[in-house]
Amino acid sequence: MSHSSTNLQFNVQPGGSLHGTVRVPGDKSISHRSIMLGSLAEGTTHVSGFLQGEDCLCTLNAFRSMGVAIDGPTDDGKVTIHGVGLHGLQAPAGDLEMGNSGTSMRLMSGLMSGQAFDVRMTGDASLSKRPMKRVTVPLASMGAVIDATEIGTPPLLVHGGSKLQGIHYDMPVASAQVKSSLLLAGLYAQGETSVIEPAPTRDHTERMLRGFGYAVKTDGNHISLQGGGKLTATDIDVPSDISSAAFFMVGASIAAGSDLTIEHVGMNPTRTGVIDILRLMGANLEILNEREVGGEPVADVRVRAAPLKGIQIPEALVPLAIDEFPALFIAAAFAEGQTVLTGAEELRVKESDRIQVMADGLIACGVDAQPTPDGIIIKPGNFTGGTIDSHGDHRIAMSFAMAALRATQPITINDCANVNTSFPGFVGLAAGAGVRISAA
Ligand SMILES: O=C(O)C1=C[C@@H](OP(=O)(O)O)[C@@H](O)[C@H](O)C1
Ligand SMILES: C=C(OP(=O)(O)O)C(=O)O
Repeated sequence: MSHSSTNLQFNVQPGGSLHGTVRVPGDKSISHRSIMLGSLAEGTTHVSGFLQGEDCLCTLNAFRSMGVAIDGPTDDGKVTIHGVGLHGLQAPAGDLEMGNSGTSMRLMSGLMSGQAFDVRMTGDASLSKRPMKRVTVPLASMGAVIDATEIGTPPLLVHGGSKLQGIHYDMPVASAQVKSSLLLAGLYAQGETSVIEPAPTRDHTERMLRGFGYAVKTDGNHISLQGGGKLTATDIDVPSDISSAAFFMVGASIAAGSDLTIEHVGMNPTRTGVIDILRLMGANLEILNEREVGGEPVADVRVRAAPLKGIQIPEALVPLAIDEFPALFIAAAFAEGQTVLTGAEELRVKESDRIQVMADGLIACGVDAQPTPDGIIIKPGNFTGGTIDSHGDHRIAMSFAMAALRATQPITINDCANVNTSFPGFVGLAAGAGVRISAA
């Protein structure tokens, strides 16, 4: 379910700084995959730290509607999944509603291609505009039969009963969702399914498949598995989402006097581009108490305010920070000197066109932001404040909420209900740490 039509408004007064210790909700990518793999495993999977955001609840409800018994989530994020095995799903009574979630739609396209029954997957207004050919085209070459609109957007009708054949696919886009969709279809395919990534992307699917006892080979940028195996239930401790932590990293970096510790943050090296980019800009981030939790590296991140400088963002870091650019653009708006981003055209096909929507918001606040086809040029200036249209994009809304820490005027952000897709409790947590935010 998505509330994108509800015009929840954030009102953020200027000034303040961030202090204390916060723990942001569980990782969205890992939470989705815990439900998918737990449902298809043999045995009972216990998940803790599950993200109770609307996106992951769409995935959870989809598997429930296909006959998987799932207990929870409890208030503290515990979910128990009674797996039905790779061939134990049942046809759902109605459509699978994927809400705002690209991850659900794209990963499930692969999984559903291997089932014996037909499934129709729908999305909200934003998801209904997002490109699906990036998965439907390679899945079709594996033998899947998927109907989409003429331009390749949802709803998707995935036909059951296809005999899938493993393929070797040279991915044109660096996308973890495409990689994952093909690997998940590969569980049902004959022979080997292998992908080559043009650049490293988040590797949670590979790590978690291995955690469920499924052999996945990684050889540089080449990832492969053999169809016909089985998944064995396991326990999953979901770390906090570094993509949610990023708002606080930026907020504490830009707001003078801040000293904030963000606990239990997932530090998977395919996700830490935001830390590398902020450090290149001069941020003061200290990584403490590094440990491993359920196969994923985790740490506490202490952030103290520091003067930031504008940089040319290295393109190799783009896929490793793909969801953090709205927050990073705010950091750039308060840096000294211009920041230039290139090689990031993928940002134009997220929940909103994140290049254009961020540029519009920055300009509304008095900053010189120039969108380019594959990035942006941000020349920091006098960040006043103003009214922002988040276009129903959670990450735009949270980024501008943090910007108010350094603005000179209030910031009003419209269309914020979708913050609940990835970060339920954001307003309370941000207010507790020092952002002067209220929601109406
Ligand atoms: O695999 C995943 O869990 C995700 C992959 C990324 O998308 P792309 O694969 O489109 O880059 C990211 O933007 C999204 O929030 C989550
Ligand atoms: C792009 C995102 O998610 P999804 O693709 O799952 O909608 C995101 O959370 O920033």
